[in-house]
Amino acid sequence: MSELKNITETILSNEWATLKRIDYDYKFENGEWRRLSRECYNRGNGAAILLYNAEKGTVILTKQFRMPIYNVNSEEGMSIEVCAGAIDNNDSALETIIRETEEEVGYKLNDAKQVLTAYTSPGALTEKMFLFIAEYNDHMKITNGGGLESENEEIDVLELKFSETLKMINNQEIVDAKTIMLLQYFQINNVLNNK
Ligand SMILES: Nc1nc2c(ncn2[C@@H]2O[C@H](COP(=O)(O)OP(=O)(O)O[C@H]3O[C@H](CO)[C@@H](O)[C@H](O)[C@@H]3O)[C@@H](O)[C@H]2O)c(=O)[nH]1
Ligand SMILES: [Mg+2]
Repeated sequence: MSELKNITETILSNEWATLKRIDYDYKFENGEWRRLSRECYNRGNGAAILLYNAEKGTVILTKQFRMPIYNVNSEEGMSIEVCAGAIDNNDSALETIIRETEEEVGYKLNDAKQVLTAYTSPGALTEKMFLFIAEYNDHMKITNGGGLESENEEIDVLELKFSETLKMINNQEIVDAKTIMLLQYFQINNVLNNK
């Protein structure tokens, strides 16, 4: 671990989430100390899930408008992603993903398996993401999903062939990192073929 001292934190924005500037003295390997500054955006941690049906060879994804993407590339504003949500203070990652699965895609889960953990953008975000997988079937579908109207969510639910989603990564229709990670986890571990 590098040596650090004189760490100060300045809150630059504290609305929906917190953006801080952190100034600190950092000791380089050659022994030189330099004062550095980094901005860190904290909106908590997140959980995401890839739902799959081994018999049908399908997975459930979502499609929704994402302002941060639209802001830099208006043609990519609609984002195809695994079901995901922010983890509230007192909830576990598993509780979060079971709740989000019902809210966003309408399936009732009892359990899910955590397979990966990833910092999503360590240079800028504090966010750690817990990535899950679970099987779904038509009997578990209890609502249409779509997200919470009270949170102004408008989420399309997509049921796609797994093989189709791999093509969508290659042609850049799917460009969300957590979604690519989970789909490639399935590919590497042969999750759908081994069932
Ligand atoms: N007013 C306001 N509302 C916001 C803001 N940011 C998010 N929200 C609201 O909070 C909801 C959050 O929905 P979740 O389903 O909990 O989170 P998410 O947006 O899907 O994010 C998930 O994926 C992200 C990465 O792609 C993760 O960053 C995040 O942790 C989570 O896993 C959004 O639908 C929106 O209504 C904001 O800046 N202002
Ligand atoms: Mg969400």
